[in-house]
Amino acid sequence: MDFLKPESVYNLANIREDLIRMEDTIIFNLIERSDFPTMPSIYDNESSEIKIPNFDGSFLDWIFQQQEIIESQVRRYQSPDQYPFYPKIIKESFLPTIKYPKVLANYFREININDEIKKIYITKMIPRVAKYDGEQGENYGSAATMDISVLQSLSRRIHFGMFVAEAKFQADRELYTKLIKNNDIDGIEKNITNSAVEEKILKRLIQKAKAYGTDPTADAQTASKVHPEAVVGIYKDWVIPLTKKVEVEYLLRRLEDKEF
Ligand SMILES: O=C(O)C(=O)C[C@]1(C(=O)O)C=C[C@@H](O)C=C1
Repeated sequence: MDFLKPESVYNLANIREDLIRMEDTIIFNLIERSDFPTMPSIYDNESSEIKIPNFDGSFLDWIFQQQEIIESQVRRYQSPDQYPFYPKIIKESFLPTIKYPKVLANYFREININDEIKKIYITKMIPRVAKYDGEQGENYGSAATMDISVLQSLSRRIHFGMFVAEAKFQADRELYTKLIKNNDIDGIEKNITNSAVEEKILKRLIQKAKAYGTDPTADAQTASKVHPEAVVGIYKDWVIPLTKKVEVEYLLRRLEDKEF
């Protein structure tokens, strides 16, 4: 998909291809994070282990904010598939603004569920993938850096729901206009759901997590670096439902943009 070519954005097959590629990134990032224990201190705003001068937040917040400040200045958050976790602290870029053609409805920047993604990641996903429950003080920075990669890859995938939603809206304006006018959330959810696609994703993830997590040349069968069931569970319980949540949020407001 090319954001400079809007017609490529409204093609569901193109979008799904990108979603499949993102599976690889997410699995590899989870594999890297699974090399560390849970490390609760990283996420604790009042950690007795990690004291950050003049900062109100966790160690992860601190490092992630520094990264977003840098990345915002090289235009990361100008791209329609990138959403900041700390929108209040990001900066303008010194590079010229990229003039993306309009690819989503005019309120799309107001849809950002990164707080929810971060909370679920810390409280639910990390316990599923971490090596064990505990601390490893010498690796605070390494684990938090990996957290950022996982969170950014999850966020991109989940907010891609807006492109999926726009493609579906354009494919059947009449149906969605009716559902939106009736504020029929269940109806919208039913129509955006494709169970066959979801099943295919979950089956593929098991295979990929097994393949990416093991050494293909090892003589004896070795355990996967990440539990394939954990990856599938993360998708089934959160990644797909949150993508759908973004789709529904986007569609519910879709009639606000009358020109599009
Ligand atoms: O591919 C789609 O049609 C989507 O809406 C995306 C997605 C997903 O998150 O992967 C979500 C809902 C559908 O049931 C199938 C897949």
